[in-house]
Order: sequence, then C-alpha cells, then structure tokens
Amino acid sequence: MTDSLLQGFSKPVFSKPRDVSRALQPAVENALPAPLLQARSVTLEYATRHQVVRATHRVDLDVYEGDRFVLLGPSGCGKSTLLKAAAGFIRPVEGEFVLRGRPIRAPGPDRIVVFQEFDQLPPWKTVLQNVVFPLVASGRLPRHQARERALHYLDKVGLASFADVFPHQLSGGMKQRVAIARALAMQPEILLMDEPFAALDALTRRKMQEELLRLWDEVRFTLLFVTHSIEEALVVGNRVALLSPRPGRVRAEINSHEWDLTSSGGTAFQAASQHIHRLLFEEEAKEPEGAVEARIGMGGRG
Ligand SMILES: Nc1ncnc2c1ncn2[C@@H]1O[C@H](COP(=O)(O)OP(=O)(O)OP(=O)(O)O)[C@@H](O)[C@H]1O
Repeated sequence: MTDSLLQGFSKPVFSKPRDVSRALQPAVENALPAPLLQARSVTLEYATRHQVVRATHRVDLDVYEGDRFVLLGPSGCGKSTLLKAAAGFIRPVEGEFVLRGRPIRAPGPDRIVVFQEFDQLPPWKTVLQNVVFPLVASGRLPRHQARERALHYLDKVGLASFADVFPHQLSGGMKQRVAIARALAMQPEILLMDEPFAALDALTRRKMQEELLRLWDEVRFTLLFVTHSIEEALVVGNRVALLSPRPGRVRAEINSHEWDLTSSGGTAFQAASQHIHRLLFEEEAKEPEGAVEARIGMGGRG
C-alpha cells in the first residue's frame, strides 16, 4: 500500500453519498455510466402475525456493470433480505430496486441467485440436466444449444467430466460449482450470491473464492455478493457496502479492489479488516441513533 493510500485509509473521509454526487455534478454525472442495479431508498419489512420486523431502512446502492459488489454486515442486518428484494422475491415497503432503469417487481432470468444451501440442485437430475433445465424452461435456448452452453460453463468450473453424475455424488464445493455454472449459463445481467461458501470448510471456501475471481476475470459478470465475513468481503469484492445492525442501513462504502487472496495474510490487510470491524461495530455504539453514511477510498490495485 502506498503512503497516499494509507493516508486515505487511516483518515477516511466521511460524507453523505448524495452530497458527494451533488457536489460533483455535472462533470462526473456525464462521465459515469448509469448504474446497472440501484437500490433507491429501499426499506424492507416482514409482517408476522404479532409484529412488523423492519429488516432494512432506506438503503441506497449503485452497482455498476462488472462490479463485484459486496453487502457486508452483522448477522440479521438484512443482507439476505436485500438480495431477495433485488432478485424480486420481496417487494420494498418504501423505495425500489431498479435494473437498467426498470423497477424490479418480480423474479426474472436477468437476475440469478446462488444460495448457501447445497440442496439447491434437484437431486433427480444429473449435473448436466441441472444446468440445461433453466435454459430450456425459460425459453432462452433450444435443448441442443442449451446442452452446448451448459457443457461450456461446466468446463469453466472444472466439472465437465462430472456432467452425468447426480448431485448426491458430489462434494459441497462441487455442488456450489454446479450452482455457479447453472447461474452463469443463463448469462444474467447480475449474479446474486447469498453467502455461497459459508457452509464449506475453510480450505474449500478459499479455493472457491479463488475460482470465483478467476471466473470473473474470464467472464466479467456483475456480482452482488452477501457475506458476514470481513475477509471474504475484501477478497471477493471490488466495492463493499457496510451495513449497520438491523434495520440495515448503509454505514459506509469501501473500495476494496486492492485486496485479493495473496494479500489476506499481510499487515495492511489485517489493518483494513480491523478498521472495517470498528466501522461496523464501534461507530454504531457511539452513534446509536442513526446511520453514518460514508464513502471511503482505500486505494486501489490498478
Ligand atoms: N421470513 C421472515 N419473517 C420474519 N422476519 C424475518 C424473516 N426473514 C428474516 N427475518 C428477519 O429480518 C432480519 C433480517 O434478516 P436477514 O436474513 O436478511 O439478515 P442477514 O443479514 O442476511 O443475516 P445472516 O447473516 O444471519 O444471514 C432479521 O432480524 C431476521 O430475523
């Protein structure tokens, strides 16, 4: 990390995102592409018989094409709920999710979710059939082309030779690879991943993070990734939104494209992790009444 980056890191500049964009108008507005996915003041709630649980409160997010955008926050802060709303499974009580300027009102093949659970693959279908099925069922491709595309993506995740086996014959990591191949084969506008590696052992999890980054290098998809692991957020993401405890609000946004698996043991990486930990937990204790919104430059790789 260079001195200037360290300086930026140790003295984060806090400013409200909306103020920043206003201050930089119109020059930056003309230069920046439009976000692919936007959360516009999204409030999400669950109504149970006895109470209403507010999961997130007025969340604003801009995800650009090619981003590996991570939602990071403590357990129960509403990360999965945000992802489900982006997928179209849940409707906001306030605000909206917008994809290429169009409000999201229902699930669609332009947004595919990979979940944490290993049982997301129908067990009666082979690996290949699992990847082919959504392509054909959604009308994206006729069967023979779907088969070709499925094999292409199975090859990308290193599972072409397992095409004819059934999910129960695979390890947890292999099942997640199939789920990723199935999602990428659909060539969605955005891939949504909800703690996809959380149920894996530490070594496999690391390997999967590495493979995901390799795949991103090859395919350059847009990713919205949920985790509560600070390390995973820094490694996987190029941008990270830090959410407060429930109801989740955006407390800060961090540029994390500097970090990868090779930096994860280093001193600078540890310092960044600790800094994020403080932002997530200590600032909240100091300022319980509200969200601290900030954009923090932590330097960059390229
Ligand atoms: N179906 C539901 N009905 C009622 N409350 C719910 C429901 N699903 C989630 N919640 C509540 O909404 C809040 C946000 O949940 P969510 O699963 O989005 O959090 P999270 O940040 O993804 O947590 P974790 O990291 O533990 O998965 C939590 O307080 C949770 O208890």
